[in-house]
Amino acid sequence: MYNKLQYISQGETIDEQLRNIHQALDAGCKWVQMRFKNQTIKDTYTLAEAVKLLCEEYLANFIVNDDLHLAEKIAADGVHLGLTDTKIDEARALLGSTKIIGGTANTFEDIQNHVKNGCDYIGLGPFRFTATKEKLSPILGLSGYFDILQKMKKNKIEVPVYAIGGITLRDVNPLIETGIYGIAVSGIITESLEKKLLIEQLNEKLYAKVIV
Ligand SMILES: Cc1ncc(COP(=O)(O)OP(=O)(O)O)c(N)n1
Ligand SMILES: Cc1nc(C(=O)O)sc1CCOP(=O)(O)O
Ligand SMILES: [Mg+2]
Repeated sequence: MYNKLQYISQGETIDEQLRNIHQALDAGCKWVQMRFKNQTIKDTYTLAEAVKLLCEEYLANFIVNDDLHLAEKIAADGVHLGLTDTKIDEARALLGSTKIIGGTANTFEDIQNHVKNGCDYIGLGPFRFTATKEKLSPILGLSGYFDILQKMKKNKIEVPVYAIGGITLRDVNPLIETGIYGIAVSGIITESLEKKLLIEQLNEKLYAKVIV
């Protein structure tokens, strides 16, 4: 069972990224997606090497954003691919069946396509406006999630769906009610001055209905 809380890293420099990721791991995060946009290949690789070691130390999943070949080269746990990134089936052909491949979706059709191509989880968003990502797809809101998750249920499509985009603690319960599996967040964890308490609160809501 995948962890229901994904932290998507932030930071303009290697040091800032590592600080944010280390703090999130230390606070209890068990899934890190390294998202280091518009950087040199060298700096991205340097950061990835360090993040991999950190995630191994904290027994956390390490997913690389966008860069399939970096994910393979660094032997990350997987990759997250957007609608304009490498295709899911191409990534699966390169990484094989043991690696985690996530895909971004904004519509039910996006999800159908990703599942057909062998995606392991879906990042469905944006929930609301967020400045963390520059080119947002149309905002979904709660009704958007409800409609899409209903279509998935009707069509018996079962793949973990993570909500993403401007999510705060108070959004978790209403989002869970739509049928999503988990959430992917960036800003609220990066900016929090009480990361451990926040992650505990997020996980309490995310796992409230999980029967052990
Ligand atoms: C879990 C998750 N969902 C969606 C995204 C967005 O990915 P993408 O559309 O490729 O946009 P960028 O993150 O590359 O700006 C994600 N990264 N993770
Ligand atoms: C990386 C990303 N992708 C999105 C999408 O809608 O595909 S929204 C987003 C930003 C998530 O960060 P925050 O929790 O700070 O809003
Ligand atoms: Mg991308």
